[in-house]
Amino acid sequence: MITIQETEIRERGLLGVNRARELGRPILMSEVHKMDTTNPLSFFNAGGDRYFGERFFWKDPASEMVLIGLGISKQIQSDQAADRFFHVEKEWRSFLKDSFIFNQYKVDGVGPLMFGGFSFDPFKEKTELWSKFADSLFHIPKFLLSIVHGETYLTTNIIFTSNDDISLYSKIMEERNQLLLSLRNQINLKTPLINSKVEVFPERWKQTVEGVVKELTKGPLKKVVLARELRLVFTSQVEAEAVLESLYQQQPASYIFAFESHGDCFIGASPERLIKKQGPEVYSTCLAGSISRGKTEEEDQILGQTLLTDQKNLIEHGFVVEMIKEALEQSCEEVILPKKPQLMKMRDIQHLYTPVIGKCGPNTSLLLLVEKLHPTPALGGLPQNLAVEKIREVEVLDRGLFGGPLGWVDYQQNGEFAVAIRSGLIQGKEASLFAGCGVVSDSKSEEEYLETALKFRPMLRALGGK
Ligand SMILES: C=C(O[C@H]1C=CC=C(C(=O)O)[C@@H]1O)C(=O)O
Ligand SMILES: [Mg+2]
Repeated sequence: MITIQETEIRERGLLGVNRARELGRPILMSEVHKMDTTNPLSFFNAGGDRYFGERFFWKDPASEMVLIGLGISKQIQSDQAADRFFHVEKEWRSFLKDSFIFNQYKVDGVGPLMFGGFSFDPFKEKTELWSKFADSLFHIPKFLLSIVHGETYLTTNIIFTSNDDISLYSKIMEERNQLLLSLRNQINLKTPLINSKVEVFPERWKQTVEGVVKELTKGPLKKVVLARELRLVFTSQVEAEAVLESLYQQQPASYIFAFESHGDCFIGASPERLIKKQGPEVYSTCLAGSISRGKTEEEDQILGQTLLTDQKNLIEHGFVVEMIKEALEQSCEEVILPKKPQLMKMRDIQHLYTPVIGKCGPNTSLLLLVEKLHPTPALGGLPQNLAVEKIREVEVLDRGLFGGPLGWVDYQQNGEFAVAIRSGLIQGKEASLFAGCGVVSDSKSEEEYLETALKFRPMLRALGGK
């Protein structure tokens, strides 16, 4: 429970109401309180009744930043394809204008923050699959729990309109107290049994890979990432809580995310950072080139060494390094990266990995960097435009948010985006899982098919499948 003096309740209510009336538009009031340690999953679960469909969850691989949002105090959304990054940024900044922010803590990820993402390709024809998510969709939560370097903060966001009176403030305080009283560790979280599991047109997908390989040998295309879908039907409704809990336990070294919209939930455990911005420093990741994990330590090492020296995978990886380096050099004074890739070992798969650090000017916009990078050749291809056009033309899958940038931006304009892979879309009793792979001129369709099968595994396991 957070206790607030009666006079303060009146004062803050008055402040919000007066400014909203004065300016004739909605005004944000945001306040941050330090909290005792709280289990992040229990916070997400506590929102299950009242905020179902309006929750998000985020954890970075180092667990330095865990964010859980409940309720929607404001939504930024658009299906406008052109300039979408710019428009979201503009709306975010204008929403923050003239707001009251009571935050004495100088840490990223607390206070007003928007969470959400961008679809992979807003120009791709839409299907029913992603009808619950706009091409650009961000939520500013009502309540945000931030666990930053082990310290826990609760942000409460209130929107005052000119029609509100000062009782709005006390109503939200009451709602917050009820929420805090309802925190509990849910027990017996279980996913229902899988009734059917269908790969969507696997033979056709392999043929598409073969067709693209032929084109790659002729140029100018050098790489195209092709993705496919696995559709699952369960015996009863799949609860996001249960899947999240499994991903949290099973994939500690990944970004764990869940994003609800109108009853559907986009969820996953991605190893891939697109970009993180912390003041003038930016961090990105080149991740491409894959091989399975070994059954024994020895076999695992041999597989890792094979990957580090495999020409096809090195080329596939090199395209990503080339593009990310170039994109960041356009906005940063300095870009630092190692000459050779390292290995990133996840539970089911190992990748070639090159970390990138950049130093930018103080006013560099995070969303502008996202725009410059997305899609990197780890999800699109090279050259970027031609590859995305090719995907639009030949891929059966409606990727929606899969492979897009997903993450958060705080009111100081710091934040982080992951590439939303190793993910799935939960829709009641059904779920779609997505996986892609980088196709280069040396690719073999059967091998790429098996690589995508490996990439389904994290989500499949979390959903109780094999
Ligand atoms: C497109 C995916 O992975 C990308 C990231 C790492 C390795 C990749 C690869 O080796 O093909 C992909 O570029 C996916 O997981 O769906
Ligand atoms: Mg690959």
